[in-house]
Amino acid sequence: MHDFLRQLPKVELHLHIEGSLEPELMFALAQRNNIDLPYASAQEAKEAYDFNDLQAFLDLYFQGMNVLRHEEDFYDLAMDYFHRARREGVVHVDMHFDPQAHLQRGVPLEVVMGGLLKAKQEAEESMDFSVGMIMAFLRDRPAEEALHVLEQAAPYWKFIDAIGLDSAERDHPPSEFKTLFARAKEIGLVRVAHAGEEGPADYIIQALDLLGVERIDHGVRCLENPDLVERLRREQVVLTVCPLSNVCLKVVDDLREHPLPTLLQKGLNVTISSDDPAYFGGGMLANHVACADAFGWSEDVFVQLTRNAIDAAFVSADRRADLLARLAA
Ligand code: HPA
Ligand SMILES: [Zn+2]
Repeated sequence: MHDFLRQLPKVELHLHIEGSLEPELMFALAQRNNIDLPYASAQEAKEAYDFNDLQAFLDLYFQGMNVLRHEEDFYDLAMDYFHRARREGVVHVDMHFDPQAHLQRGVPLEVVMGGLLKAKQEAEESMDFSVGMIMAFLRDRPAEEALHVLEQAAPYWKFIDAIGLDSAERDHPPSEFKTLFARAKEIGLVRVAHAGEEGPADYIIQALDLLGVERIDHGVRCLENPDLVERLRREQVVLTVCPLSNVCLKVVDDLREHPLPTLLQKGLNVTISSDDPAYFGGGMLANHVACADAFGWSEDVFVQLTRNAIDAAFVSADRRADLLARLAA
């Protein structure tokens, strides 16, 4: 099963590139940029990654990305993840990035976009790897700021596939971001949002009805509302579920109690992603292997989940056809 899962042409729809910053690279960038870290070693950093909830993780996530200062740092960050993902058999990623988290530290948008887009171009030219770009907005910061950043990003709109909504979910309902998402629609961008990770099922409904999202990131708490589950099934809304993330952030106590099998059994359009692989115990392969161990799924289940992801990925029609052909082979 392990070999099968490694060879499966996996497609990751939910990945925060800043959450792919491995402690080793964090140390290398800290040294290059003359920044003090609150850890003595990469090992000590890993040991500090022990979270009780989303906010505890976010505190370390925002602290970790402080080593990202220059264009080449963002390039190195993305290339490091692309190489690792490729070795695990990942062939495409839709990558979230958090411009506000960098702008607020004084790192210009041009630096972030320059580094990430250079890495994307290089990976697509030389690595049999494709990359979708999701500009994410921090829901625990003011909606006006998000709108301002979206306008500021006008020179990059043509390079962006979608906007997303992430960071602390509790008490930050999608309804606050109606204007932002309406503007993104006007620009011609697809919309996705984190909802129903720590927040209630109602936030999933808001994301669909008020923000017009095409995919729900996480969405596992939909099961608290049977009408919503029926709607997600009928409309085949894609859920980007992140099993190891949910365990690490205590959304569930144990992977064996994860609602993934129930979501599948209810006919929902489920996909599997790693979310923040450097913080949550591994990337796409680790998530797939953990699901195989916890749920005893057959190869057919993983093929279906991968087909769901290929169908929903931000790729060209040619690339999608190529990935589907490879899946069938
Ligand atoms: O899992 C997450 N949830 C919300 N915001 C995030 N930002 C990075 N990872 C996450
Ligand atoms: Zn996420």
